[in-house]
Amino acid sequence: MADHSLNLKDLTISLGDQVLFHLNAEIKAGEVLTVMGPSGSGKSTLLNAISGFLSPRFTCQGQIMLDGEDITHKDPSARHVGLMFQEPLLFPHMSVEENLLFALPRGGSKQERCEKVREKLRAVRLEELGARDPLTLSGGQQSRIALMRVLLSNPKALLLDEPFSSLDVDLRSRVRQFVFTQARENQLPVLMVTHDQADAEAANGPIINLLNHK
Ligand SMILES: Nc1ncnc2c1ncn2[C@@H]1O[C@H](COP(=O)(O)OP(=O)(O)OP(=O)(O)O)[C@@H](O)[C@H]1O
Repeated sequence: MADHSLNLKDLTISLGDQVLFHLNAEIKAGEVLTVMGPSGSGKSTLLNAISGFLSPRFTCQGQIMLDGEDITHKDPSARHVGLMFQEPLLFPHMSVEENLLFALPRGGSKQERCEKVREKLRAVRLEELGARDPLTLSGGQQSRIALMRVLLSNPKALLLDEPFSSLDVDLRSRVRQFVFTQARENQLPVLMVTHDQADAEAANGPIINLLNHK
């Protein structure tokens, strides 16, 4: 499995003549960089810049390097960056397995594709959830399936946007460990945006406050 890395080199995002932030960061495979900062400091903007969804109102200078390749100006679909949000965003009219099949890159027979999905679910002992309707899953199960969906798209980096904030404290720490473990096992660099100090501490990596990166 490839050892992925995400590198932000002099990444400067501005709105008009106001610099929102200026960042240098290197995230190695399995590491989690936590990004904090008050409302309006640019956390979502940073995630948009990395995933390719930055509004043209912003200017973006510097480089976003993924596995040594400059992706700063690539189309979102060519970046191979996986995003996980606060809400699991599973399609309610599809089974869990169909949700996961939907995320799998094209290619292979239906049978091969189903087998890939089932193998992924077995690897994390969630195979019994495959036939379920997403709305019948618990919050923690939905979050785990949402992560599996991201991983099945074969990302080279994982971006987490407040991914645990809809979960209660107990569940939150278990799902968090699940996500970090999966990131390590898949050799993915992780950038996590959070307001929660416990999330940041559990990540066990560097913490950036965007307010200090003006
Ligand atoms: N499409 C846009 N057009 C113009 N300004 C925008 C746009 N999106 C965000 N902004 C502005 O850019 C700044 C950073 O916004 P951003 O959403 O990245 O902050 P944030 O740190 O994620 O905030 P929150 O914690 O509230 O989600 C804010 O001043 C916001 O008003």
